[in-house]
Order: sequence, then C-alpha cells, then structure tokens
Amino acid sequence: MAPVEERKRPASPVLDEQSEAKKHQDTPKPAKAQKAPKVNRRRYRIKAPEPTSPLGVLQHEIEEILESHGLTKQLISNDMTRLLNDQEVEDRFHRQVSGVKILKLLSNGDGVAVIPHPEDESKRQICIVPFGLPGDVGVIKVFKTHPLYVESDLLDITEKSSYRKDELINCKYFGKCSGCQYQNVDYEQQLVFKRQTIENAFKFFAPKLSAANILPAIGNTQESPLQYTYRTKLTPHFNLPYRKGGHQLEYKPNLGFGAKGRPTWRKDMHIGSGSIIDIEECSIGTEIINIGMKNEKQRFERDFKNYRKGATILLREDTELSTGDLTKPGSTNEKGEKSTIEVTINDTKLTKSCVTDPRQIVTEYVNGFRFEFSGGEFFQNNNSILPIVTDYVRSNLSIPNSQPGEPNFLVDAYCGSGLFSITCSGDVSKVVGVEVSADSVKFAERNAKSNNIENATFIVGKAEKIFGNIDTPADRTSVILDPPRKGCDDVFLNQLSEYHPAKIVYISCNVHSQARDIDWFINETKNGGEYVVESIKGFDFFPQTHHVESVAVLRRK
Ligand SMILES: C[S@@+](CC[C@H](N)C(=O)[O-])C[C@H]1O[C@@H](n2cnc3c(N)ncnc32)[C@H](O)[C@@H]1O
Repeated sequence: MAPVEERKRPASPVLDEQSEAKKHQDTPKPAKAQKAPKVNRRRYRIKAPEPTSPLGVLQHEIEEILESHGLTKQLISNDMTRLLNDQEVEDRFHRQVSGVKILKLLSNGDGVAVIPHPEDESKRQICIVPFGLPGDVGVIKVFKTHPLYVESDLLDITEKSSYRKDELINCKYFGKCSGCQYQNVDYEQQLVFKRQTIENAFKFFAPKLSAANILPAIGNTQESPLQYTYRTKLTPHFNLPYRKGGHQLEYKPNLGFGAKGRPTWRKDMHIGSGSIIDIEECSIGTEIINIGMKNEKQRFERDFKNYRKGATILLREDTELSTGDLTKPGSTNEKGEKSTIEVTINDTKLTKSCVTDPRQIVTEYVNGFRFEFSGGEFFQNNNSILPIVTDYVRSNLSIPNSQPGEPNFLVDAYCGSGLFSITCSGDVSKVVGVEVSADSVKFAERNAKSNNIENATFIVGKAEKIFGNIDTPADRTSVILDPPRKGCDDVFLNQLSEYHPAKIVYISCNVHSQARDIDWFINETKNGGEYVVESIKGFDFFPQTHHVESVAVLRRK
C-alpha cells in the first residue's frame, strides 16, 4: 500500500478559562517597601481537558448557555486564586441559593442553571445541579467553584419540572448514587434526551458537517428491551483511610458506588454522607449480579480488616446451558455454596452465576451464538439489546449496487472477543478482526471455532496497523469500527481513508469522539470527501442513565 499522508488533528484548543485564570495569577506584584513575612499563596492549577471528555464537552455546553442568555465569559469567570486564599471569599461563594430554575440538561444528565454572582450584581454563575430537571425550581447549595462554573447539591424542589415523575423511582439510592440520572423520567422521554445528546455531539464536534448541513436527521433512539435488571456487570468498590503504622480498621467501610454530592431533595431517602454509598442492591443490575453483590458484601463484612487498601470487586454474569459445565467457580453464599439461578429462554434452560475473578472465563449467548471471554476483559453489559444492535449492524454492512453472487468482505477493527465479527459472519465471504488485546483475540478465535465459523480470522495488533495486512478489495469491503471512548486516532483515520472501503459502520460509546472522528475523516483525510453519512442512530444500552451508544453508517458516494 502507498504511504499514507500523515495529517494530524489540531491539538486541543487552549481554553479561554485558562488564559482567564492565568491573567489573575499574573497580576503585578506590589512594589517592595519593606520586607513582609512570606505568605504562601495557593495557585489554581489548570489542566486542559481532553476535548471529548466530560469536562471538554462541558466547555461547549457552557458556551451554548452563555450564548442563549446573552452572557460573556467575563461575566461568569471566577477569580480562583483569590478564592483559594481568602476564607471570607470562599464562604461567600459556597452558599445556599433559593428560587433556582433548571434551564436544561447537560449530556452527563446533570441539570444546569444560571444564578447570581455572590460578589457582583452585574455578574452571573453557571451552576451545575445534579438531579435537577429542566423546569424544576429549587434550593441549591454551591459547594465547589471552578473558573467558569460552580457545582451544587439540590436541597429542595419548590416547583416541579413537567418531566419529573418521582413516583417512577425504583431504587432507594436514586438521587444520591452517581450511577443513574433518569429514573424519575418516563422511558420515552429518556430516549428523547439521548437523541438530543447525539444531536448536540454532532453540533459541537462535527462543526464542518453541521455547517454544510449534510448530516442526516438523528434517528429515534432504539429502546432497550429491559429497562431495569439489565446490567450483566457491576463493579462496587471501597476506600480505606490511611492508617499510620498499619493499624487494623475497626469499622467497616462502605462498599458500593460513588455518591453524587450531598443532595437532600429526596425526603424519603436516609443514607449516610460518605463519598461511597453502601449499596445492598442495584436495580439496573441483573438478578444474579445482585445475588453476587449480597454474597460479596457478606464476605466483606467478615474480611474487611484484612485489606490494606481500597479495592474494586468484579461482579460479572455468567450464563451456561443447564446441560453444560456447571463446575466453574462463582460467587458463593455464606455456606460456601455457589449461587445460581435457572432461567428458560426460548425453551432453552440456562443457569446463571456470578463471576468475581477477572481471569475466569465467562460465557454469554447473543443471537444464538456462544461467546467466551475473560471476566476482566471488555464485553457489552446489556445482553437484552445485543441481538437488536448486532442485527442492525449486520443489515448496514451490505454494499450498494451489489450483483447476486458477488463476494463481500468485512474488517472488524477493535473486534474484542469477536461480537460483531461472529454475529455478522453469515452475510459476508470473509471477516478479518483486529484487536490490541491478545487475550481477547484468543477468545475471538475460540468463539469463531465453537460457533463453527470458518470464514473469520483475527489479528493481534493496533487497528492503525491493520491495513497493511488487508488484501480484500476495498470496493467490496465494509469496515466496522468500535473503538474505546477516546475514539480513533489520526493515523487510523488516514489509513482508513487511504484504504477507501465501500461502507463504514462506526459504533461508539462516546458520541462526542465519534462526531469528532467523522467530521475529521470526511473533511481532512485524502478520500474522506467521497463519503456520505447515511444514518446516525442511538441505542439505549444503559436505561435510567445518561449514557447512549451511537451507530453511524458511512458509504462511498
Ligand atoms: C468498545 S470495545 C469493543 C469490542 C467489541 N467490538 C465488542 O463489542 O465486544 C473496544 C475494543 O478496542 C480494543 N482496542 C483499544 N485500542 C485499540 C487499538 N488501538 N487497536 C485495536 N484495538 C484496540 C480494546 O481492547 C477493546 O476490546
């Protein structure tokens, strides 16, 4: 293959907030009169966030709010060095405010409001209010200040949003646990919020495609068949305080999930105020995962004194045919017996158990295919939606204007243990999967074999290197991309463009990096301009949370 032109995306834009804060740090020092005692002034350290990380996305969302309220960055910027060095200023800033109206939702599911500045009547603050819904009016407490926004806890709701249906809440920890954001929103409305998240992602991160008005309308978000009890993996964790001399801990630390501040708006909720909430059960986890949680919690109550530092506990659902190997280790109850449950799906009896060892082999069934993978490696977490997603991806691989009998090929970049390679193998002549984890490739090969798939091969390596090994004709090849949250890098996108496949199906758990990659691929790579974005559609892998998976289909014009 000819050498690929190395074009690079520009580095992260320098944040205005950085220069703003730097300005405050650089204020001239007063002229030396007499030697004053040295005061150690604390400086605000600024890290430029990765543009498509939650903090990077927030920069765009703040800009949009400012624009819609006729505000400028100067009107909302906070002098962080003063705040860090003057207790009085800090007290003024960290305060209770009433009558705060939530204006909109951020892509991370938090509400956002504009509140008065505590020092200057002409200024305002952008205030993030977790668990606030657009239209809610309430009392908040500001507890942390940043250069361009403040964080708060929702203390009370005085006027309810029309979206708010608190009677739908299914979990006693909702409203404090950082896991779910939307339990009190109709499921149909959750799907609408997620479509809006994708629309915003393309507006913010695909500015050229948006300005050219050539993106398709974002499709309706595909619902998940299960809206609770769907998560096949949970990872509760605990922290241990530092103990001088390694003294044993006398009290049991909380084991569960992170708390989202200290909100008090749910008057029927009485749980402690630690940074980790002690969780007994999680309503989005599957039944066997919750049984595993109960077992591991009991074990932790007995063993916590033996731990020297905090840890995360793996809970991963394992599904075996009831006639299969049931001797595998799994979470055990207090009598030392392995916990299992029996379910029947389409007349097939299955036994479910909960794996806690990251090195143990886990089994899952998707669309009649059997998958094995290491408990600690990546596998999708909502089994109920996987048949729908894999069918959708498969149906979008077909090459336009194909004649009957013409061969077609599939390259599955970032293939993991072969989920898409295997479920889509029936429709193509040959599949090549590539994956950086040698362990996952080992399982992809094993999964192809155990499912009697003979047209799939797998390569251990970086997706960026794959095109040197691909010999299938590009105009008969579709490429699946399913990268981690950070998306694809420039080297990969340049190579993909050079290879010039007939179809690209880009699956992503971070719609922001997906939008950025598609904009860059089409506008900045050699052959990118020859592609059209055929469709973009969200899939709700994580009901009750703000997360959305997005599938974008690109084809050569
Ligand atoms: C979101 S997962 C998708 C896996 C698979 N498609 C599935 O659905 O099960 C992303 C995968 O990309 C792999 N990965 C990360 N960086 C990579 C790279 N540079 N080249 C190839 N694979 C990579 C990870 O190990 C992980 O298995």
